[in-house]
Amino acid sequence: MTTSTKGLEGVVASETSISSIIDDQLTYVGYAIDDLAENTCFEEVVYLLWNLKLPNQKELDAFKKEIANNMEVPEAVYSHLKSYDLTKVHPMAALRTAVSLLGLYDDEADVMETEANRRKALKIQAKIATIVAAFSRIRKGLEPVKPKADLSYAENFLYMFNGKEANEIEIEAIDKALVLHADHELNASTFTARVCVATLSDVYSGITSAIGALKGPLHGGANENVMKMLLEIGEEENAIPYIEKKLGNKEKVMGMGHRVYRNGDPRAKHLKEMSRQLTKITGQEKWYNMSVKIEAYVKENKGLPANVDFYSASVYHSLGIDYDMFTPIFAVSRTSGWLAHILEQYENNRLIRPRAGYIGPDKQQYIPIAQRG
Ligand SMILES: CC(=O)SCCNC(=O)CCNC(=O)[C@H](O)C(C)(C)COP(=O)(O)OP(=O)(O)OC[C@H]1O[C@@H](n2cnc3c(N)ncnc32)[C@H](O)[C@@H]1OP(=O)(O)O
Ligand SMILES: O=C([O-])CC(=O)C(=O)O
Repeated sequence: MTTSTKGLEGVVASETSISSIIDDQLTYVGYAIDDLAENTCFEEVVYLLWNLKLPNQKELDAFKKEIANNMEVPEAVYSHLKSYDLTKVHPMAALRTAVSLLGLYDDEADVMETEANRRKALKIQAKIATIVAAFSRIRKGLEPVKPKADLSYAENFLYMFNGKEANEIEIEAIDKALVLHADHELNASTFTARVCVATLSDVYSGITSAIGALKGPLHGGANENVMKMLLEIGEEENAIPYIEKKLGNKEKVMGMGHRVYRNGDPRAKHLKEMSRQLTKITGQEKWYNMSVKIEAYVKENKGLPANVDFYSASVYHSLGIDYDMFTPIFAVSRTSGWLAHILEQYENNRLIRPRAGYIGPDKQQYIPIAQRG
């Protein structure tokens, strides 16, 4: 057997038509992320990822309506979230369980026909925003807010999250963040989803496993840790000494570095600009200024660029969102990519089952338990 590549670096493990990273440029179905970030809304991108073509206005309107009409979740999801102490669990753990629970209330959960899988995709995408918003409210002792059928996805999410309709700046920021996080080739959580459903397991299982993979701090969980770090640094003048010490201790700076991008993550500049604008509006420019200093220092001293998680932290913080909700928001967006990859995997499936190079002891003599010391 050939030797393994640690972390499968550089290994092409699947083919996809959904998104690509070539020469540090990200595209969704061949459209540059910069164009999509500047011009599209989230539903347009979801349509693109699931249909491999952009919708016309009529198709987009119908799709938006269909999503909004499917956002309500079964009462059992609210009762479940109210049944345990949400202040003691990570929101990603609660989300993982709630999405799994959702599958128990879907009669089609195990129907594997293409149309049934597409209907499930729509239901999951629609409902995941409702679950995240409900979690955030219930743990604060607030009643969850039901979605409104006439709002866009970003509007509805903020409305259910805050209990009031959001302003234009907030909607634009969340919509753009959702577009930027929607898909990213064969990242760890998408790979997890594909491995899961390649056994011909169901869509809910695929999304539940993907949420588990996104939760980790080396992946989606980094955004929460970036904000924790900024809060710990506290003031701009502490930033560089703090980072020097961290690097000196061989600790990682969250939100920096990437397995694929070498010269920079093309999504980061959009979030950076949003962070600049939003922190100005809130009068909390220090989060942006601090982030800029850290980015420059880590780039110069370690050659590592900022990734998508770095500036999203100060963007979400400026919108008044608790830092442990950052990764669930990432999940709300990335669900669209996971679902696209799940549908693609089903279309041309083969079990994903690589090999492991065995490095354990060999030719061991079995000793009956009574004779073991
Ligand atoms: C949405 C996303 O998932 S984007 C990524 C989010 N994750 C983070 O921001 C966490 C911080 N970054 C990292 O841990 C890494 O850069 C990853 C996980 C993103 C990519 O990791 P890999 O390609 O596996 O690189 P790996 O972890 O092997 O690091 C290679 C070297 O760079 C160093 N390095 C990588 N990232 C960082 C970092 N953020 N801070 C400090 N050093 C780092 C490692 O310590 C290692 O150094 P060494 O060779 O001296 O031991
Ligand atoms: O692609 C990766 O490894 C991680 C990432 O940036 C993402 O999932 O958005």
